[in-house]
Amino acid sequence: MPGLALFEKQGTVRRVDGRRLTRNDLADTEVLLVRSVTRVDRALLEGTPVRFVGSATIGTDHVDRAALKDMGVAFAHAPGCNARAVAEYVLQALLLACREQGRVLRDSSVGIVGLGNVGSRVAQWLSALGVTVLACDPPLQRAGADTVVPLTDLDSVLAADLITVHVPLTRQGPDATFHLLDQERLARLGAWQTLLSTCRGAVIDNPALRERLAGADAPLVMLDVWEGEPRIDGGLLARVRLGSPHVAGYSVEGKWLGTAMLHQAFRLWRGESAGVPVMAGERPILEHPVADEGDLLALLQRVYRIDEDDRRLRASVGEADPGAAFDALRRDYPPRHELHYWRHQGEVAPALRALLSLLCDPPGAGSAMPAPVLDRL
Ligand SMILES: NC(=O)c1ccc[n+]([C@@H]2O[C@H](COP(=O)([O-])OP(=O)(O)OC[C@H]3O[C@@H](n4cnc5c(N)ncnc54)[C@H](O)[C@@H]3O)[C@@H](O)[C@H]2O)c1
Ligand SMILES: O=C(O)[C@H](O)[C@H](O)COP(=O)(O)O
Repeated sequence: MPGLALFEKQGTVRRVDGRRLTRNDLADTEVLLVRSVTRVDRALLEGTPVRFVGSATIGTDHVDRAALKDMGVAFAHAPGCNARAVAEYVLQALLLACREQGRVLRDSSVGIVGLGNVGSRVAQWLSALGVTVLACDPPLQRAGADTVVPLTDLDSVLAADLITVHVPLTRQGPDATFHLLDQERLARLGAWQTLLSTCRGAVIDNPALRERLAGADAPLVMLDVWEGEPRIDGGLLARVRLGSPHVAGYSVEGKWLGTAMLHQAFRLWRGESAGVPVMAGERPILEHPVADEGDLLALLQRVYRIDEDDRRLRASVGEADPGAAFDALRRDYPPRHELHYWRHQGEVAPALRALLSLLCDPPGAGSAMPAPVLDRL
């Protein structure tokens, strides 16, 4: 977990395998920091001295927040920490899909399911490019929230040329997203469409998707997240156009910010005032003129290539233990920077300038740093 040095000033930090963590490992632990692979619930914490749990992630479906509250354990996570990394992944994937389907992104429609931190950033970037964006988000719609693009219904969004999904995984209530894209909705997608998911595997019914991809007029599918991670369905991987091992948000900056936001929440929980420290450093120059969408894709691929993650994931399914290999790809992930890490230089076509400045200007320039969420008791 990059950024852990921040916590080393507060006490002794012990690292354990997040998939194998048990109650016994927590016998003398007051603060537990996790990532998405660790299930945190009553069974894990009961009888332990843990009083603060932090997850350096956007998603919280691995944490039973109600149980923690009931037990008097504070919980914090890091909304938005890696949203930029995911949005860069999505933009690259959409441009790759357009190239493959012989279309121009600017002249296409993109449907966004879930307009939170990631979805709204994707919507803002695509709008700056002149793309027609259709988005749905019933909780925001009911709340009458101000959104970057107008909201519509799920069926309209699923009729777009390209669809990208950014909802949390939830299993209860009117907005439950478990198998939101089920057999019936997948059946309505056509060969001219692209479906991309970077949120949580179980938002798409994976067995139904595998069947759909074997049928006629199958859409082009790109998946970063899978049901049953780390033991994913190799048959489904074989049928998707691009597959990666749940790394869309794995930027150096996103991981660091996640831990820094937890540190801020931890200090607030202790009654200390705290801000999120800014990751400082020289910004190396990245010379890359951008005349058209082909150049934009090439720019995104200069800093990160999804197809290399895809190649590594496909190679891993042949290993003796593909689940362990999936986890190893994530654990040993090569450092990948977000675009704003560099100082972009080079001529940019007028139609692409608004997008390039959103992509390449450092965060914080004119916008607030994200703040952690702390469940107060
Ligand atoms: N692949 C990765 O590396 C990676 C990285 C970051 C986040 N994620 C996942 O992506 C999800 C979205 O991230 P985010 O930062 O945008 O989260 P967010 O909480 O900021 O936004 C989620 C949005 O989805 C909306 N929503 C909830 N139920 C919905 C429904 N049924 N239909 C449509 N919209 C609905 C919410 O109202 C909210 O606006 C996270 O919950 C996390 O699981 C994955
Ligand atoms: O929700 C999130 O923030 C992401 O899914 C996160 O990047 C997942 O990475 P992990 O916590 O499994 O390392």
